Amino acid sequence: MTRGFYIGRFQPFHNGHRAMVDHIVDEVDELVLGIGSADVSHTVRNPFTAGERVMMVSKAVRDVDVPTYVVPIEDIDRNAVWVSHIQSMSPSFDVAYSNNPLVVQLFEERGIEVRDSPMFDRDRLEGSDIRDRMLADDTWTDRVPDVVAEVIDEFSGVQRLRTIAKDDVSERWESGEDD
Ligand SMILES: Nc1ncnc2c1ncn2[C@@H]1O[C@H](COP(=O)(O)OP(=O)(O)OP(=O)(O)O)[C@@H](O)[C@H]1O
Ligand SMILES: NC(=O)c1ccc[n+]([C@@H]2O[C@H](COP(=O)(O)O)[C@@H](O)[C@H]2O)c1
Repeated sequence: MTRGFYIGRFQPFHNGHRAMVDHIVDEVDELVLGIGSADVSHTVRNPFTAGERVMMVSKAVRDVDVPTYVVPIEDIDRNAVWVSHIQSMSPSFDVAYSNNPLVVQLFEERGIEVRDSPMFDRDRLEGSDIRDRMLADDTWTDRVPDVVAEVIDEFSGVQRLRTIAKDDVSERWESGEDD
């Protein structure tokens, strides 16, 4: 029995992430999906909460035919213990999947096998580009699973992103200008 682990911020979960899930489930018996930066929301780079992303991801993989668990993982200040932090929050796993160089390095230093995956249609399928399209009122819903667009609509996620970006609310808060 092999259980895989795949972490991302999923802001939002898009068709490239789904393609990576499809690639992974050919190789594993069970899959854990980590919602990274679970403690971060309401910024232009990370507009959606952990709970909102749990809904997006859970619905987007519900037809996958291996058992799949969605686990929020908060960031911590010390990279050296980040993998232990994940292990304390997640079902145990045998292999991690990532295309993120820091993530690969941290897992490998802890002796965990890491497999990468091809980038799928990366010109179109990139979170930052999809968020830019939401801001510009450009077409974006064809780049995410239908259920993800529905979830984002349910909590008025695009409206939130525009408000945050327009007023730069998160940046002013982070820089202390609102204190
Ligand atoms: N189109 C894609 N095909 C395959 N893997 C992808 C694709 N886009 C992102 N990934 C991988 O999925 C993981 C999580 O990515 P992440 O949530 O940061 O998405 P992203 O599209 O890179 O978003 P952002 O632009 O917001 O950083 C990373 O390992 C990343 O390399
Ligand atoms: N020290 C830490 O908290 C630490 C280290 C490396 C990656 N991460 C997180 O892992 C996730 C990696 O996903 P991305 O590939 O989407 O960047 C992000 O949420 C990132 O913040 C956290």
